Amino acid sequence: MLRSIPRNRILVGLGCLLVFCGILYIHHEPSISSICLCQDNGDWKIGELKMQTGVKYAQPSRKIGRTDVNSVTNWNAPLVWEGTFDPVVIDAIYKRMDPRVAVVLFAVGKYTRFLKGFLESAEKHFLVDFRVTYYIFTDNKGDVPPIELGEGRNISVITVPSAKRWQEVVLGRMKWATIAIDKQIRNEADYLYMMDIDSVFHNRVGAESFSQLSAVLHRGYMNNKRADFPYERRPKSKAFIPADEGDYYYTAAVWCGYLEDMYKLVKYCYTQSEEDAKNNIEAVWQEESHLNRYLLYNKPTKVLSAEYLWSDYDPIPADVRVVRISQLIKNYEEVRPNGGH
Ligand SMILES: CC(=O)N[C@H]1[C@@H](OP(=O)(O)OP(=O)(O)OC[C@H]2O[C@@H](n3ccc(=O)[nH]c3=O)[C@H](O)[C@@H]2O)O[C@H](CO)[C@H](O)[C@@H]1O
Ligand SMILES: [Mn+2]
Repeated sequence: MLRSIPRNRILVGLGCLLVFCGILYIHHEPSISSICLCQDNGDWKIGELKMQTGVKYAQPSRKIGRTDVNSVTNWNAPLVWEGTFDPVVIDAIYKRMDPRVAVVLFAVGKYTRFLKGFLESAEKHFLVDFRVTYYIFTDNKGDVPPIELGEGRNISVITVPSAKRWQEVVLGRMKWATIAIDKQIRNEADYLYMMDIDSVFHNRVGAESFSQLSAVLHRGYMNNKRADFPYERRPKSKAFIPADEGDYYYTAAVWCGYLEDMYKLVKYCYTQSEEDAKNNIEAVWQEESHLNRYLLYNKPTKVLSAEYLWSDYDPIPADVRVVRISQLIKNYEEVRPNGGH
């Protein structure tokens, strides 16, 4: 058949087809870029709380809830405890939003030993079915263990220098995370967690932790008077808080929020600690002190109870019904480059 059509006709036909495809492509391009626009960096917000029809869950009550703990702050933000949310409802709402979650983890020096336990337990309990990338900052790539990850979950390894003092590592987290967000993470994530590596997940940590900026009550000080919080008390430090101020004492071992809000706070801790260094002072609990000052004057939009970071050192009180993450017992002398506390 083809042979009976003159060659020049075929060529003209092919030419027309190419031009037509070209026009289609050009015409199509704006709609491709408009799809990308909705995923623009820093744009992800919790937004509308939509849920599909047919989800079965217990009816929420106007009267029955936790009475043994406070579940709302005095700036009207949720204070999250077991029993203040229904995981079925939370998941039905938030899985539709499908944010790209980044977790910043440091494992420098001997702390690489904690990676396996942390990551394996996170795969069982942390934002199951969500898209999660663990960013592992380490001075020893070779010690990052192979871990079986769920679908949509990744590990990205970032090299950082070794340190002679543990204080250098904990503060350095703010510097290296600032740089990595600028260079890489901002293009890959909508939501960010900063976490200590020396812990293990025991129960669900899910989308109930999502908000613009969420912080966790430090288990060790949740019953203290504000004057006894271990805030930085020396006015010379940028992290200074006077004795008669304060809401809660938050841990720096778990905090999370929208990518850009977290970036602002991580960078704040970094630049404030640099200022301190210029003035020959280091805040009493390093980045945790700067974090606490920031959160006193820029209230978190959600407070997570100490369920979100307990410790194997401490007995569990009755009002902590679920331990979600627990810090491991560790030999500070042995694991840190310059020994103890
Ligand atoms: C529960 C809690 O409130 N934890 C905080 C507390 O101490 P912690 O005693 O929990 O501090 P830590 O020894 O776990 O150090 C914090 C984190 O830094 C990393 N790391 C540290 C040292 C090192 O040599 N290599 C390394 O990778 C690692 O991810 C570790 O989990 O105080 C620290 C600052 O003083 C941080 O504010 C921690 O978040
Ligand atoms: Mn720790």
